[in-house]
Amino acid sequence: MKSLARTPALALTGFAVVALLPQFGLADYWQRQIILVAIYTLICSGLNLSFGYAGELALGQVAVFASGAYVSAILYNHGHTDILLAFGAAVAVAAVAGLVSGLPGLRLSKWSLALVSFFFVLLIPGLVTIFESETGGSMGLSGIMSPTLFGQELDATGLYLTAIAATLVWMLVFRNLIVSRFGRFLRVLAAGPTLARSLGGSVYQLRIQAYVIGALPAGLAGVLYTYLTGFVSPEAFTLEVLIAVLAATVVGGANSVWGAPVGAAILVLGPLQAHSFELYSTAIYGVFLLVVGAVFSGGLAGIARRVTRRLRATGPPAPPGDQPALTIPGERLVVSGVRKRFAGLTALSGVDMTIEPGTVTAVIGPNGAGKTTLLNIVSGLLPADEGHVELAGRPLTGLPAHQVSRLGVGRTFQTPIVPDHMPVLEVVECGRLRHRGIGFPQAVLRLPGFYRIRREDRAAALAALSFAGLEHLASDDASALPLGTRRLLEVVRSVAGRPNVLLLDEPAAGLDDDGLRELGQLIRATRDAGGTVVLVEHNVPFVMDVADHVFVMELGTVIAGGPPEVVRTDQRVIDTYLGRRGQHSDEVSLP
Ligand SMILES: Nc1ncnc2c1ncn2[C@@H]1O[C@H](COP(=O)(O)OP(=O)(O)OP(=O)(O)O)[C@@H](O)[C@H]1O
Repeated sequence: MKSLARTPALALTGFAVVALLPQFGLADYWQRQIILVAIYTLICSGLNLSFGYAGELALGQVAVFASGAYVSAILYNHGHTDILLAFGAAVAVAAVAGLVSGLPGLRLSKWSLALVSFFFVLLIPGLVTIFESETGGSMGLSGIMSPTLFGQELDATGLYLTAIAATLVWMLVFRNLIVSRFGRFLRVLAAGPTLARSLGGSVYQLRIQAYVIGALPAGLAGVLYTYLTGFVSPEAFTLEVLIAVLAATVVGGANSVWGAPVGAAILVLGPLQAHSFELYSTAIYGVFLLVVGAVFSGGLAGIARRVTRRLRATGPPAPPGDQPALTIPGERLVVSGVRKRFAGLTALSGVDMTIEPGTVTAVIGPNGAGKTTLLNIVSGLLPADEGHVELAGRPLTGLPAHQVSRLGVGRTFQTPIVPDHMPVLEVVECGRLRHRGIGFPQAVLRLPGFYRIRREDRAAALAALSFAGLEHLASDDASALPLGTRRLLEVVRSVAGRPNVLLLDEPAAGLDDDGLRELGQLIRATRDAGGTVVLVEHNVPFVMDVADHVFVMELGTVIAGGPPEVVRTDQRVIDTYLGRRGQHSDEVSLP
């Protein structure tokens, strides 16, 4: 928490020092270079948000940069010289350009966003020619002199200060967003859209938000560029610029807020200084990208993060103190008449189950019995062809996964999904994402609600970690933990969100005896805290040990259900598991 509070103070101090440099005789040339750093910082930071954090390869930044530059030049030529007006118009146009280039790409697939947005960069010369009367065509628009601010003409130093201020404001907005629930959702999205959905995020909405918000600073950069150079032409917005910006983003650290100014400074003060470099720029940036990608994928910011982590060597955060025992509001889950076909194959043919609150209910059956399909239908990841699912009397049928999650369904996955390089405590806090909206104004302006939600998330995550006896891992990198611990962590993440029902998809797979014992304890503790647990599992001895009720499935139907001691002696179940009727699996012999 302290380090988070320190970050804006450090940033403000850094920017204040840069802003004061002209007072100490900073030459005009260097003022222009620093404005260029600010311009590339803005463009790179937008890429950091959409590409580095959300994992969406949005290549349209240069097109948005161009739109900001042309908007301000056209406004200037129509007599509107106020730079704030130009910023406002550029941000509006950037949002529209982001939407127009992002919507079709995001609707299709991840790669189509990259292609569609890349296509927009190729379109620039064509668009400029079509609107030649306003844009000046290939000749460009020249003679754009000093802008004004509140009626006062800005000289070179005025433009310098404006560029520093605009970049600082955006960087603080960016940083506030990244440490908010929205930022956490972006990192969850990068780990996998399925995880984002199951934590209550609408993937499509998140992708659009990331892409559009990431486009905004490129619009601001366009305005600064126009007033810095006094000239706008299509030659300034080429693929080489796109590759340079990508290289700077990756070198600085795409997955970092402060990597953007570092990458931008390296670009401007390094390669762009050497005029002979231009000829080979694309090849050199390409090599740069490959080397950085292969050697230090987190960029310079990643290296700095690792070093500071090692230097600080923080212990786990303070325990939550004397807290009331954790309670989980388990509810009744009813599945009735659920059918599902995949092409010619019937995965579920009329499944009925009632799962009582405060119990552990296991669903077992041979491979292909339909267990995971059932979990996917309950959690909204798959639609049912027929039938109903209700939680506490509320229908879940037909709702998308993120809404099902918000209504109280938590789940884990056969292969645990945790975002890269995220501390365990933050991973667990992600379980709380389903509870409230993102609250942009609260996050950006740091209103009291933001801090309240932060405190609540942290307290709930610490309580869930100590509930599972994992509080000592709070500061560890979650993605580096062993498989068994990541499985436990997924359960803890769900528990932190206090779900009304918790679906566990083969949590015991690959666990050794210690792991199984810890998992069993955690599942029982979740039930004892009031939780409703549904456990899909192949490890029958484990199931018989922890479950209160067992359903046995075979070929898409429930063939038996009851307490473990009853199911164990059911002749049909014995036949299934001994292989006389169904497929035999080595893992599933009855004890
Ligand atoms: N997306 C899909 N497309 C086509 N067929 C599918 C799909 N998902 C599942 N199936 C098929 O539906 C049947 C039920 O699969 P499901 O994964 O639900 O079984 P399971 O009991 O969970 O098996 P396992 O224990 O091996 O995970 C299988 O025959 C499977 O091949």
